[in-house]
Order: sequence, then structure tokens, then C-alpha cells
Amino acid sequence: MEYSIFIDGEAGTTGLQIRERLESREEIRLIQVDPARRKDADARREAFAEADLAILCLPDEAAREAVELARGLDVRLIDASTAHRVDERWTFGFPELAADQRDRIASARLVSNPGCYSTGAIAMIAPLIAAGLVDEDEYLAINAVSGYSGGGKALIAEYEDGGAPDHFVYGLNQRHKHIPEIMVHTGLRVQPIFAPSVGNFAQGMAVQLPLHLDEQRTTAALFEALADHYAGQQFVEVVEAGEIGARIVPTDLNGTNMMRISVHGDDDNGCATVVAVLDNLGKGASGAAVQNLNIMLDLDEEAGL
Ligand SMILES: NC(=O)C1=CN([C@@H]2O[C@H](COP(=O)(O)OP(=O)(O)OC[C@H]3O[C@@H](n4cnc5c(N)ncnc54)[C@H](OP(=O)(O)O)[C@@H]3O)[C@@H](O)[C@H]2O)C=CC1
Ligand SMILES: CC(=O)N[C@@H](CCC(=O)OP(=O)(O)O)C(=O)O
Repeated sequence: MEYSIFIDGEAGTTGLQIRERLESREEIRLIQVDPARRKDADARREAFAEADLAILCLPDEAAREAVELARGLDVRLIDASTAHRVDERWTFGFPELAADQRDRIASARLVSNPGCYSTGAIAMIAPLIAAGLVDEDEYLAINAVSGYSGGGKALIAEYEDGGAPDHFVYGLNQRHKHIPEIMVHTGLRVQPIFAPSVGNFAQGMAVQLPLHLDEQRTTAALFEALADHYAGQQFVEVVEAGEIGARIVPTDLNGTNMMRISVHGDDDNGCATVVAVLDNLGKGASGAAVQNLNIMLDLDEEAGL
């Protein structure tokens, strides 16, 4: 069986990396739109009509327009943008989130790919709430550093031109676009303080969740809850702090679809940090989209990853 796939926005950062992961696969035929017509509505609607599945790698507004173009056509969609991540008509494309999530993705017509920071944040917080170790009303903070490709072609150009700083902190108005999806898909009722930043490296990210400890919430209890939740998963691993050492390196998983979670801290002084490391363009975007495509088309989930 061969599937026809259209990547809308394939000239962009996320789209190019999806293309690289799909182009040599024999069960997949990529639909080509003349590059000169890649923003032309008629050309894109023709591509949607021809496709079994399309992946939207576009800014939010263009992703909403793409959904309109595909309306009434027999095509399944994966949206890599923020546009539909808290829309109940769309299935959240994080297969490891809950026991039934993979099955829900497999049968869905519309799948929204999680954001890169949110993949790390949700991956840590949701299982800890389910285990009763974090409360839905708890005041949390999430700190993160991303490679500059997270900002797409515009931020990549700033860094490649040599004018961008080695590190900057942003999102200080607490209105970052990933906050709603983090709250909806973890069940948090109090908005977490989110402190993202960008470093002078192209890809990779570390997302940190600092937590105070008590008699029930120990470093061992946090580790066990996360290790239990992700037991048997191919793309999320929970690793003992001792195996990682004193430094967490955001670029460690670049080029892979893996996410690594670890718990660090000291029970005696009551302070810990849970950390997730992933490639913002791997498990944080393009890798996750290919994983979702594999699940939706009932192909080997690891194919191309
Ligand atoms: N970069 C990342 O780490 C991640 C990105 N995402 C999301 O993926 C989506 C794409 O981001 P990213 O790849 O970084 O962005 P880029 O800016 O690198 O790429 C976006 C692409 O979309 C094209 N485009 C814009 N408007 C239209 C339109 N109307 N019709 C067709 N094509 C259009 C752009 O064209 P042109 O080449 O002319 O600019 C560009 O090629 C965004 O929603 C982003 O938030 C999600 C997770 C991680
Ligand atoms: C470094 C950087 O600018 N990152 C982007 C998020 C990247 C991303 O993944 O955005 P979506 O997943 O929501 O599309 C930002 O902070 O807006």
C-alpha cells in the first residue's frame, strides 16, 4: 500500500525536516507542488484533494486557511502549528500522554502536533498529577532553553547573520502561545509561570520543572511515577540522575525523536528539578509529526525516526 502525503509549508524549518524523514520511504509518495505556486490556494487545494494525509507546517493563520481549503475533501490532517492544540475537534498528537492516546490518534482524522516546549512540560506534569504528586491547583514554574530553530526561518536568519545574542530570555508577559495547551493537556487550573529562553545553538532544548519536596513527594517518588508512566515507550525514557551527571545538555538528543526525563535534587533540603531534554525539531515537531503519521496510517511507529 502506498500513501500520498502533502506537506503544506515544506520549504519551512519543520516542513523540510519532515520531508527528510519521509522522502526515502517506499510506502510514501510525496505530493509536489510547483515551488512558484506553494502559497497558491488552488494549487494547495489540488494537493489536498490528491493526498491521503497532509501535514500543515505553517504559521497559525495559514494553518487555519489550509483547514478551510481541505474542507469536504477526504484527507486526514496533522497540524504542526499552535492553531488547533486546544480545539476539542482535534486529537492531541502526544501518543505517550495516556493509555488510550495512541488509539485515539490512530483513528483520528484531525491530529494537532504538540508544541516543542509543551511536549517537555506536559510530559513531566501530566503523569505527576495522575500520580497525585502534583496538584492541579499548585503554583508551578517552568523554565526552558531552546535552540534558535524553534523560532523558524526568521530567528534562524538572525543567528546565521551573526547579530543575535548568545542567550536571551523572553515570554515575560506570561502570554506565551504554549501556555493554554500546557494547562488543557495537564489539567492544571492555575497558570504556571513560564520562562522560555533561546541559546546560540540551532537545535535542542531542556525544559525544567522545579518542585519543592515533602514526605510524600520525594525524588524517588517523582522518578517512580514518571518511570511507571513511560515504561515500554520507545520515544520517551526516564533516566536516573546518576546516569546523567551534574550537567544537562539541551543538544544531547539532537537528530532523534527521543525525549529524556530525569529527576534531580536533594530530599534533605526539600528541593528538586524534573528535566526533559528533546530536539525541538525532533520529538518537539517534525519527529513527532512523523510518529503521528505512522500511527495514523498503521505503519511501523519507528519508521523514518
Ligand atoms: N521550529 C520549531 O521548532 C517548531 C515549529 N512548530 C510550528 O510549525 C509551524 C511552522 O514553523 P517553522 O517551520 O518553524 O516556520 P518557518 O517560518 O521556518 O516555515 C513556515 C513556512 O510556511 C510558509 N508559509 C507561510 N504562509 C504560507 C501560506 N499562506 N501558504 C503556504 N506556505 C506558507 C513559509 O513560507 P516562506 O518560505 O515564504 O516564508 C515557510 O516556508 C509553525 O506553526 C510553528 O509554530 C512547531 C514545533 C516546533
Ligand atoms: C525559540 C522560539 O521562538 N520558540 C517558539 C516556539 C516554537 C514552537 O515550537 O512553536 P509551536 O510549537 O507552538 O509552533 C516560541 O517561543 O514561540
